[in-house]
Amino acid sequence: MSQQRLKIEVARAALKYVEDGMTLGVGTGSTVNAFIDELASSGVRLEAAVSSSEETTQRLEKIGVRVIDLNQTGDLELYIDGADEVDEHKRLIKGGGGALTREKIIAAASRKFVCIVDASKCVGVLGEFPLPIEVIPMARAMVSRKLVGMGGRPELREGFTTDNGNLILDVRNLDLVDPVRVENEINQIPGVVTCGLFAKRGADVVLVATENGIESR
Ligand SMILES: O=C(CO)[C@H](O)[C@H](O)COP(=O)(O)O
Repeated sequence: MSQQRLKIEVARAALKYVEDGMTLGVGTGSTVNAFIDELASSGVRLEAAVSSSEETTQRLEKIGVRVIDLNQTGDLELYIDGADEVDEHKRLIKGGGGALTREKIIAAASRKFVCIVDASKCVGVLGEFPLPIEVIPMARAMVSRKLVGMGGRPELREGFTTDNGNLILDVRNLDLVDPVRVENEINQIPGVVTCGLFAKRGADVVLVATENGIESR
């Protein structure tokens, strides 16, 4: 099965968590785009959505979903998003699409986070995928030095600015055997807006599309 087909299958599986009248948190990326396409043809009528990126907002509005600001609503019942890596404890690396800050905010505001991935995203230990970190521009060099001090190899994502006007450092070579500790440590560096580790607040449910069907973790 093609990777795109797997994304469509897992996107469809996520629909069973979505109910009429919900205000839904919606992430960013190609798997989420497949989810939005499936939502469009599902007949489900959302009350509204809270979106994690400009791209997702445009796609949601195109299918007739009203997108509201998180400040206009209380906690969300459900958040649907993809990930770049998932471990067996449902801890994640996110931010490949650069939307990690809004994604982390919406995850924190949601009672249930359903993460949708294909099997290629599942790993034993996080860290094969370079860890995205959103950084305030004036702190770029200083944060990079601190990350080097932690054993990392940061690289500026060239030509990319986040929806919040910041930069992304993609960091290789960090030891992520204890991702909660590393998430805490990186969050302490002044100038770091968000670290792409979703370890303290990982997913509640991970739906994995495999060649043999959907696995729920
Ligand atoms: O964190 C993300 C965006 O910031 C995405 O969830 C992640 O990059 C996965 O994207 P895709 O579904 O395209 O593989």
